[in-house]
Amino acid sequence: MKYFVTAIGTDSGKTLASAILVEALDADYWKPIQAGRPTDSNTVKGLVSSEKVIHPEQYFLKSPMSPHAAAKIDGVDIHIDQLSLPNTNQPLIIEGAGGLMVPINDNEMVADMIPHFRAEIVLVSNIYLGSINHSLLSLEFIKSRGYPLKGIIFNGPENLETQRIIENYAGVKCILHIKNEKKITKEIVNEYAKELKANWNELAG
Ligand SMILES: Nc1ncnc2c1ncn2[C@@H]1O[C@H](COP(=O)(O)OP(=O)(O)OP(=O)(O)O)[C@@H](O)[C@H]1O
Ligand SMILES: C[C@H](N)[C@H](N)CCCCCC(=O)O
Ligand SMILES: [Mg+2]
Repeated sequence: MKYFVTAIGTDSGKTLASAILVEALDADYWKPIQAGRPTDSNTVKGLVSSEKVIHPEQYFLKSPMSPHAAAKIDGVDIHIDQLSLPNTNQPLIIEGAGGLMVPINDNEMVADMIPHFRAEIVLVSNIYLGSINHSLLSLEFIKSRGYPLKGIIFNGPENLETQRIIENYAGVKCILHIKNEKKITKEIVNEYAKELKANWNELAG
């Protein structure tokens, strides 16, 4: 199975959520397009057990910007039909860049990778005042495109009413809630991975 980790915006916790998913599902990790350093692949590598496979990025862009702008600066043309999945027999966690409508070029956006990879979405919704709107817009977009949504991961201070209204609208359950942690470590990732694994198995019935 392939899971595409996207979020309601950038800096939402996709890389952290991806590391947790890699541990929970015994999956490989792949970031097809990386813009700027530190790379998410290196961050994930530092957070998961050593045997986990991190596939190299297909595109590394130097500037920490929207991929379409970073690609323009580097003189690189990125097209979704040229993105090719790494070879693996394990489940694969694919991390996007920013949110769903982040452009890759003048005609294609991050969301277009989802049907190209035939992946199911895991949406990271970080909690802040304004996140209901950003989450519901993302979910409305996912619904309008008919993309499969596996579940939502909430990230940040618990807000039960915010979570309830988003889950209610999405028609899918929260598969994990990540609290604000003082420091992100392997141990923390491992703890959340156990919790996610239990929820995931429950979801599968
Ligand atoms: N629950 C949390 N507790 C503490 N720090 C967090 C938490 N979630 C995310 N962070 C920190 O916030 C920053 C942004 O998170 P992260 O890199 O996972 O975002 P992202 O959605 O992957 O961003 P990008 O769009 O650049 O890929 C990182 O420094 C990360 O360690
Ligand atoms: C560089 C950054 N960390 C992300 N990888 C890319 C975020 C693009 C956001 C574009 C936008 O929504 O304005
Ligand atoms: Mg990231």
